[in-house]
Amino acid sequence: MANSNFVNETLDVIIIGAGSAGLSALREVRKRTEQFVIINGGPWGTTCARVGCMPSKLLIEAANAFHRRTTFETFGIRGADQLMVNMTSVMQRVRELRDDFVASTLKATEVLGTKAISGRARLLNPNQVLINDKKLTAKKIIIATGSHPIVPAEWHLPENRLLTTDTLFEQKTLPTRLAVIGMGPIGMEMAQALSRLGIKVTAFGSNKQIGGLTDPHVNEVALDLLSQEFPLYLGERAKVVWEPGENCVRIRTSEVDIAVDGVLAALGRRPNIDHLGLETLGVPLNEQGLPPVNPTTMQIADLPVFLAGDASDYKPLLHEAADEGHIAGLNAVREEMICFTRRTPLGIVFSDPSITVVGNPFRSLNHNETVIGEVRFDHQGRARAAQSNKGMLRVYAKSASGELLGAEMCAPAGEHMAHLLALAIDQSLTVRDLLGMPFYHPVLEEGLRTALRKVAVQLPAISESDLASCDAFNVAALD
Ligand SMILES: Cc1cc2nc3c(=O)[nH]c(=O)nc-3n(C[C@H](O)[C@H](O)[C@H](O)COP(=O)(O)OP(=O)(O)OC[C@H]3O[C@@H](n4cnc5c(N)ncnc54)[C@H](O)[C@@H]3O)c2cc1C
Ligand SMILES: NC(=O)c1ccc[n+]([C@@H]2O[C@H](COP(=O)([O-])OP(=O)(O)OC[C@H]3O[C@@H](n4cnc5c(N)ncnc54)[C@H](O)[C@@H]3O)[C@@H](O)[C@H]2O)c1
Repeated sequence: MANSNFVNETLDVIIIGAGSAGLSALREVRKRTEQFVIINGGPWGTTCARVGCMPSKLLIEAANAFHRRTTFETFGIRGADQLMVNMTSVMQRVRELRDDFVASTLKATEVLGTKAISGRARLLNPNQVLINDKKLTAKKIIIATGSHPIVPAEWHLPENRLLTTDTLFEQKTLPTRLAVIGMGPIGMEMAQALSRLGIKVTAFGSNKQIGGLTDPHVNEVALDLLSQEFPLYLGERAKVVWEPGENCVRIRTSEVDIAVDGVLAALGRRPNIDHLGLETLGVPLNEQGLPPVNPTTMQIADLPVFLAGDASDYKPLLHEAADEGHIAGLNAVREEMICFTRRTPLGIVFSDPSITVVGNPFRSLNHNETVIGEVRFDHQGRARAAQSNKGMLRVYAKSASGELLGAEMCAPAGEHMAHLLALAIDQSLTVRDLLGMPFYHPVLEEGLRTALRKVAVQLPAISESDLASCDAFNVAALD
């Protein structure tokens, strides 16, 4: 990308970071002014497309396609034991499609000419940025610098033994024995996918709750299902030590001491704010080094500066980063700030069964005012037909009105049911509103209906002439 011609003018907007948040801000800024630049410090093409959402889902799809063979015998299909993975080809496909996704994101900045600047920006004050030894001045600045994987300094592993999602998808082949450390969304997704592709995965997590779940009942089911696929050691920080004599990495906890060939660090991500000059803004920074941000405007305190995407650490998810870029981009080119209502929270981990948290998580509920309905998928008709009959879903509603509050699940097709519930929560629908709507047969959503019915029986009775009061058959084939 080009170097800037804009040294002596005052720009309307400087955007720092060309990830999903930065590109979303760019879209709004470009509609309203030509006086802008967008600066990007690392590779162009966004974290999501290059090393995040997209390549991780590509790897998961390959893993799940291969894993499906474990049900073939039950379906009456023979010969599954002859199938094998060619890891080099798997990784090649991941990169080929990934490159295609990256190319599509590059189109947004390729057309900008000198308005797209490569280099690491540093703030000098709320209106000035230092980039490639030049000072640029702007009425507004949007910071959208993303985040990076955390790797503990004390690990001291040789480069070829330590993977993060920044390097995983570049590998031509993968280690035979791999420790995945950290069981948040990234650790869970990658541990299961790599294990399903035949790598001997051992997983570790300091937290006993996995994948962002807060409901202990759903967490227990998720743990039970995952630990049938690979060993999981939770509840303490693992010690990671390079043993050159043994040519391996040793992972030690109070429970276990194992040798592996490599480690995937999935310990969380830190906002890219080091050396960014946030201290020059003159506002207090929290212990993480982050300034106060209004999530409805993305403005930092009352400054002409905005913080969006993973860098804000508000909700480090793609759709939230895109929203935050949109909000910051619009507000940066307006006199009057618009306050946006943020979306119903929705988090999906693409494990199998998928883990989702929608609306208010279990942890945030006032249990005196909440009723809960749950379903297990072990006997659910459609799930049994597909050999995907495992998992649990729990829905939460207000006991006074039946209004849906949230749900957590580890369930087949959880990603779709979570969207359905997010739409319902967004519209302030009650459990009875939902039960009055159509549920086709036989679908996995009938499992969700069972959980809703279990909430409904705890609510005050309604008229028998309302279809929402229609009861279950209590027969696997029909519910
Ligand atoms: C493995 C993985 C899987 C994921 N899966 C999902 C998923 O399935 N669903 C989902 O919703 N989310 C997922 N996420 C999260 C999602 O990818 C992020 O929330 C999103 O990409 C963040 O976008 P961003 O614009 O904030 O940051 P980025 O896309 O990282 O953009 C920030 C840009 O700023 C640049 N930059 C940094 N510092 C400077 C500087 N000083 N000067 C100039 N430029 C700078 C960086 O080089 C980068 O290009 C996943 C993340 C990972 C890592
Ligand atoms: N499907 C998705 O939507 C998706 C997928 C991947 C990532 N993401 C986003 O990316 C963000 C980062 O994901 P993540 O999973 O890396 O982070 P995370 O912070 O969600 O989870 C990290 C986990 O590592 C554990 N941990 C930390 N230090 C440890 C140590 N020394 N030893 C063992 N365990 C340790 C933590 O207890 C935590 O459970 C998520 O918050 C999510 O928003 C989303």
